[in-house]
Amino acid sequence: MAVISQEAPASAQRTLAATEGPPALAVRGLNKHYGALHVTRDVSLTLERGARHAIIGPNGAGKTTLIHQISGLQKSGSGQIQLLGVDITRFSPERRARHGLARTFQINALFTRLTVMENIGLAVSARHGLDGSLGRPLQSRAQVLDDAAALLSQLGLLDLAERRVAELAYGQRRMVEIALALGTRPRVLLLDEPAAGVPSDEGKRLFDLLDRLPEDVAVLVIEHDMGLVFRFARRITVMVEGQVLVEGSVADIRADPRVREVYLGNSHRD
Ligand SMILES: Nc1ncnc2c1ncn2[C@@H]1O[C@H](COP(=O)(O)OP(=O)(O)OP(=O)(O)O)[C@@H](O)[C@H]1O
Repeated sequence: MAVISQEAPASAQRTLAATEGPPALAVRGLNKHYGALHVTRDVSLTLERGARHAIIGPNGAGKTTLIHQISGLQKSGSGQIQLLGVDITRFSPERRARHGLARTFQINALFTRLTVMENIGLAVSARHGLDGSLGRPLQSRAQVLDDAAALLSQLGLLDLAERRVAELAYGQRRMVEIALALGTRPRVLLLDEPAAGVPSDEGKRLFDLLDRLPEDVAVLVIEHDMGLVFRFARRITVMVEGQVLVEGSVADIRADPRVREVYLGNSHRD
């Protein structure tokens, strides 16, 4: 349940990423209907390069639908999506991914009988245009392993490299999913409740990991746990009933009476 706490954001001192050129992601006037249900209503959202952005809002506000629209899993009724200045509104999910958009996969996207290194190697292979066949040059295979090891090291997951995914704790799997998404070297990473079902200390580790991602990766995360949101985000968008209620800095959102109103009666506290 959502809690508005007063914990200081860990990202407060972080240097701003370069913001030259078009934003990492620009969403303009997105709409989605499911039958008579108008689920996202004229939603606009901008992620600067290197953004650490969270979407919050009550259940059913349309947050997941918005992520599906951005990643291309759901078609939009109207509106436009630009990725680094390229109009991707009509691109397939795969083409969006090739242009630098990644989202975390569901847990069953991991090959549980393979090791962490093998899983990440597959994602890196895809980026290199390799298909996993035995005919590929040894040099390319070495490059894939080097890149996969570098990624795991960067994320502090190298200790898990030789462990089979099936042996990992749930929170560790969620971190491997993030590593998998990063294997394609995205410029925008979308995450839908990455810490859901993860014990609280592992959830904090996971968000610290997101916090440490390279500054050229913009991160958009849906999260219900306000403690995690406030640790991580520089900007927050609040969605209610399919619409953007307000967007602002952590301080803005904490102070906004409309946001307090939304959470009042849940587990709001001063
Ligand atoms: N495929 C679908 N068909 C019909 N209605 C849907 C579909 N997917 C979502 N909805 C409805 O759209 C609304 C928004 O759902 P969505 O999952 O986007 O909200 P959310 O903000 O992510 O909620 P939560 O925080 O509970 O995950 C809800 O009323 C939901 O029941």
